[in-house]
Amino acid sequence: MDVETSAKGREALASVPNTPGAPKPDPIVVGDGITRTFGGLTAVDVEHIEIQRGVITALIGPNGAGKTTLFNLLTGFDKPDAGDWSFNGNRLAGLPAFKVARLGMVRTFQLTKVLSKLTVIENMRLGATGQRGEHFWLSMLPPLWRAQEQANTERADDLLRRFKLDAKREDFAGSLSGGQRKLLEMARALMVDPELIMLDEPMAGVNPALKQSLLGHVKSLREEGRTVLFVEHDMDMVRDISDWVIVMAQGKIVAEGRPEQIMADPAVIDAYLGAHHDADLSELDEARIEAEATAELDQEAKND
Ligand SMILES: Nc1ncnc2c1ncn2[C@@H]1O[C@H](COP(=O)(O)OP(=O)(O)OP(=O)(O)O)[C@@H](O)[C@H]1O
Repeated sequence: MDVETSAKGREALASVPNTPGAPKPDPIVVGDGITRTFGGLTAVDVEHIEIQRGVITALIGPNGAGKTTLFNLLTGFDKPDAGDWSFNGNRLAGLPAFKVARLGMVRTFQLTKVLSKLTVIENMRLGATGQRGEHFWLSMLPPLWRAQEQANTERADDLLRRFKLDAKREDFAGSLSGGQRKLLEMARALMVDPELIMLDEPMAGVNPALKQSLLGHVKSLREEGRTVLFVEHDMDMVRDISDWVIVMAQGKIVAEGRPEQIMADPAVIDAYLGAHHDADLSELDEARIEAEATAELDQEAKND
């Protein structure tokens, strides 16, 4: 993993067509026919998806588009109705999340899953074994880890310094701010030295002061040659750091491309706003708006 890998990855995307499910020159993830329904609702219906290695890909789309469900499926936190996908050529369908993590593909959560009653350093040590349920972690607390503990602690301390959380080392994770929890979750995910890190809404609940530092951390993951896939509603972040953008709506991939192209695509703007907002106002609309404005002004005048 090095800087060269990521520069090459971005260069390679220059020749990728802007079509949903477009093949990539060096995909780290390839998925086919992935569907997930909840009762009568089809949450995910992805015909084909490829994620290019060594770059930052943003997954965007309106609320309920199926982004988190797709994350859950790819990382073994949920099971699809149908579908097949691979990571580095290894088929993953059916593998539990902790095995997926050990293969080098980890994710963070929209609502962070740091364990609030454990300290920051304890949370980090737990990250070393991949991702399992909270009860599993608690059941294997001290005895089983001792052998690996020192190496893990050193790695954890390095990461805490990098994420500027070293001063919080002994604090309960529950006392951290929303942004610090996001940083802790990212740092914890790096304990297994993943090749692909998937971030679910890394900016949600993060105050403006921490946003810049979080952006810097995500960019540095790419500089190390890691692949980043993130779900985000914050369009400034998408524009600022992504090399490629995939758009989902109603479970499907509806567009893909470089950020500047995607942001200017009327189909994407429609998917978000659900309306042709750029259409000219009809005379009727104008008359209606004018009438409403006049009525409001009248009302204000009466209240004065
Ligand atoms: N466990 C579940 N049971 C029933 N319906 C679900 C479940 N999980 C997700 N859904 C539904 O599936 C659809 C896709 O949801 P999902 O959370 O994947 O969307 P999203 O694109 O991540 O949205 P957001 O941007 O709001 O996080 C939604 O209609 C949601 O209500």
